[in-house]
Amino acid sequence: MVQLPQAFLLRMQQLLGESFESFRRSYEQSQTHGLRVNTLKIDIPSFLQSVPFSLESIPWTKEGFYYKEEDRPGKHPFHSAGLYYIQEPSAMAVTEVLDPQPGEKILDLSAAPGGKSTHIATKLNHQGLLVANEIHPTRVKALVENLERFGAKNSVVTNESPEQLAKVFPEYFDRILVDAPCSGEGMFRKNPETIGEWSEEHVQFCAIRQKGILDEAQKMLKPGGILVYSTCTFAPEENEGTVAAFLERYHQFEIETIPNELANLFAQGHPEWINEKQNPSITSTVRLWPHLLKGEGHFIAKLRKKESTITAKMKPMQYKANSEALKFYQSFVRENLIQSLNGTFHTFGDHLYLVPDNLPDLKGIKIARIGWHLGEIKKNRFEPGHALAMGLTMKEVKQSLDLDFENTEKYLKGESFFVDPPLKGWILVTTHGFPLGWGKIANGQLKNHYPKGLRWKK
Ligand SMILES: C[S@@+](CC[C@H](N)C(=O)[O-])C[C@H]1O[C@@H](n2cnc3c(N)ncnc32)[C@H](O)[C@@H]1O
Repeated sequence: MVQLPQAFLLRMQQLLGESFESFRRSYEQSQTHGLRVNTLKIDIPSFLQSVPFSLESIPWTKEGFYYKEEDRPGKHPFHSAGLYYIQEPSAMAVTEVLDPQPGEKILDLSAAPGGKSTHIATKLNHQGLLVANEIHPTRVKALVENLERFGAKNSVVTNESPEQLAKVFPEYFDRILVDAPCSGEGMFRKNPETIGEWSEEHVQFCAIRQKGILDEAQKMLKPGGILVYSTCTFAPEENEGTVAAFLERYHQFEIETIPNELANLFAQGHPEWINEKQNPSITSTVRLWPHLLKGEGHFIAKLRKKESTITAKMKPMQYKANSEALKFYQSFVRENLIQSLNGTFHTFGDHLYLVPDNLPDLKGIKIARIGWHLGEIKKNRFEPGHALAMGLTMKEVKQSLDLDFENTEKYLKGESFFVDPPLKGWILVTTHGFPLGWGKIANGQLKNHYPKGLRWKK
């Protein structure tokens, strides 16, 4: 059993009273494991038929399943093919509450490594826009990789502070998720190393930081839009407290009731824990407790913006695509794809992208990815990017090669190998029909183009 800080246990005892013992005992159990199916690539019945794992449905997410630790789905080629995301089960509830609709513009403001962003991308089903932002430059890399692995073509990944982002997206989004940095009390079973970072001062520090993030987030939401605030901690200061203080600062917002079929699966928020008598609507926020359901724990609040809070003036983006780059790309398309890809093309240096429409001018914003990265012009040729492979299907390319188990492992480890059929040139490499990446065949040998940073250890 994990050793919990005494001060944390005391706080929880005061809050939970009679149910404290059952909460404390939940730490004697091992953590729960979940995966979420990428319905952009496979439907759920086909997924269940294809995988060798023993899965059990997660009640609040139809794409979500508990798996057994010994299944090790992170080590399966289907993970590399982007068929699922490994995600703590209670975290899956957040996107369900956000409820993104195809065609909407969604912001995930603190998004790395991309658990909620990949979930949002599946709900958008390639229609609309996801802006996934992460403030930390190293963490943003995993966010890009996960969205690319998922084949999420309509997403823009930025590496900014909420303040900077708010300057270019005034009242722009239909829905915003603030999955806030928090004291992580709900992560103690999953990542016991975080226990040492816990202190009452850290809880207070997190609450102040959350206030600043929400102040910026609200500027980017359209009137009528939805703001979801979530944490993976139990501390009332960071949950009901942060939400109540936000509602006091912004009367243009109100708490939105979460539909019963979802809310009934969870516990209610506690206005009395923050002495909040004026705002009984805080009971419409939800808490996921490790002693009441199979998950590590979360807090979720859904808010609606009733009226505008700022004067919105947005400068539209000027799209530009270098004609030389397009020429090389089109010649690649003629040789390798069944038909050309539709959309708005944009070049950044030697890189070509298909980008979502109606973006604002992103001048001054650090962009890690803008839309679907198609590839790069190298020595007067178009070299297809890994993201292109991950967003295509076998039916869209002229040549593909489905690898057996042995060659799949070799490919994912970055090895080159000889192939039987007399193929030549760019090949979409697949496992069970699902793209893993590119290879280029010359003289019967497949040159491996699986990105170095993603390769399995030999
Ligand atoms: C709970 S994690 C996000 C998890 C992510 N939503 C997911 O589902 O995979 C919170 C994130 O907030 C980021 N963060 C830290 N300080 C921040 C700030 N001042 N503004 C915005 N994000 C911040 C952290 O780097 C971290 O990646």
